[in-house]
Amino acid sequence: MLELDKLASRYPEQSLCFTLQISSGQITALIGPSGAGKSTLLSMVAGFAKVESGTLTFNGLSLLGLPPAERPITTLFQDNNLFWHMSVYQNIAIGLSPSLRLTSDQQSQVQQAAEQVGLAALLARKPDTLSGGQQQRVGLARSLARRKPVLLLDEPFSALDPALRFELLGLLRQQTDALGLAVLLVTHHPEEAVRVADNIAFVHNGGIVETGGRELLSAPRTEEFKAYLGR
Ligand SMILES: Nc1ncnc2c1ncn2[C@@H]1O[C@H](COP(=O)(O)OP(=O)(O)OP(=O)(O)O)[C@@H](O)[C@H]1O
Repeated sequence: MLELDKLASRYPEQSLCFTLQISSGQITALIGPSGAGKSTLLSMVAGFAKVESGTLTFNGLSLLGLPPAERPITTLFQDNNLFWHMSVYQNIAIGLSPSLRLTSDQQSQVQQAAEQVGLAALLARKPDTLSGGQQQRVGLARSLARRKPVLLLDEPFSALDPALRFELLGLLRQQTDALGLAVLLVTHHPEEAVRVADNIAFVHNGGIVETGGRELLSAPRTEEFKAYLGR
């Protein structure tokens, strides 16, 4: 389980403080207005944003002393950082080894991740010969190949049309179940959360104002969440 307990950060004009738990095998959707603090929450967990106070643990062990590369975490952003001069295979492999020198175990991890997202036949291609949806799959395959137990997703599929988005979200759900991942998914689309999330956390003004199951989206309790959903 990933646990944030009063995990706090501060910018000159905004303080942020989050308490949240995500069990392995579960997806929590972070929903909230622009500037609410969703990306900062992910950055604190990943180790990119400064933490002022609070605790952050995974399975009871503190992550705060660890640099980003040593945390049991993979982060996938909307801009999934594909390298255009490299093949799909290399783009996945670089998630495991920046030098691209892979052990045979790592080579099978790349192959398996490519199969999981339906890219096995495209490994020799360059990303610019792929569709937008296929490119996002490469990013997802790179994330999965790393086999880290915590996955942080910052609107990774929002540039895609609805059918592709839902297809990739289905894939995410499947892999979360199969690998027992603890997933935090930032999304601006409540319908995405309804499809795949086990839990919803509504982020507002640097904190989590409301959490609950998917039913929260049809029955928000706070005025802030109602306003965000346009009720
Ligand atoms: N590097 C920074 N320096 C100063 N203030 C920052 C910095 N990064 C973010 N902020 C402020 O912190 C608050 C939270 O920003 P954050 O990017 O986490 O929000 P968000 O919910 O992810 O927004 P969006 O949905 O637009 O991506 C905002 O008020 C933002 O202006």
